[in-house]
Amino acid sequence: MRLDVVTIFPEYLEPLNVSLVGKARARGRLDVHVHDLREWTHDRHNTVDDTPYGGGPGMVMKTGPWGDCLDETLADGYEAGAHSPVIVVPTPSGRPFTQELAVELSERPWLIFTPARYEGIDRRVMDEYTTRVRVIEVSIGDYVLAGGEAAVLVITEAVARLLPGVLGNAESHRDDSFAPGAMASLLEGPVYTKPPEWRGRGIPEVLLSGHHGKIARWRRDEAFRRTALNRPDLIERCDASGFDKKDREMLSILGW
Ligand SMILES: N#Cc1c(-c2ccc3ccn(Cc4ccccn4)c3c2)n[nH]c1N
Repeated sequence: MRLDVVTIFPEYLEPLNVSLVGKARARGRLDVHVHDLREWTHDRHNTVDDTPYGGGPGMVMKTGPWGDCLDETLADGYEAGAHSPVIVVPTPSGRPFTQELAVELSERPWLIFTPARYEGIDRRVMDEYTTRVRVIEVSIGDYVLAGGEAAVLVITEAVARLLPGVLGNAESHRDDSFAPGAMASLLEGPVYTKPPEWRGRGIPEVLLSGHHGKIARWRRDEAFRRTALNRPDLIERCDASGFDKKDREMLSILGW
């Protein structure tokens, strides 16, 4: 997968050099190109913004630098053999970023992220590129950030961990919370490791039993318990046809 990121804060994307994403790059699973938008300005102040038509607070990012940068980014990617790009626009008014969308994006060969600042990018930019490539506007949550770079880090990590050969245990993302399936939207239950006792606190006996069936049941029950507590809306979304008798007993105990 090729990733391009266009930003006025290239240093914000330094975390793409470390940990899981950094390893994916080192293994050749990800080819990341970060572009400083100001390199496509022509005035001595490297201006990327201007006042909004119609008035109002804040500034709007100008068409010129974005158009010149995206044209060049697309040309470079095609020249390098990439194809079928998707422009991903982080914005508070975008569609929610979900695990389902992460899976969809992980199957694409080329993503171009356009994290903006100020009040966003002049609408004509994405109107222009929508005629040429797929453009999706995505929000990482119901809160307001100062720009889109943090969203790029979040989306990139969620996508990169789904790429073949990136996670150590190929199966581990299949058990993710929110991964497709009957337990699609249950949250993870509690986890424990050595030492067996810490400040007078032990480990649930079942986890020391070596009985894999009982351990799996306990983990499922704890997932139901945590989901009912923190995200009851997700219980409603589960495919109940995949629940067994003990699931229904647990849900009844939890008040479902
Ligand atoms: N993804 C995502 C986001 C953002 C986000 C993303 C990009 C930009 C570019 C500018 N701003 C500031 C801003 C504030 C208010 C109205 C418009 N724009 C961004 C905010 N906020 N919250 C999310 N979940």
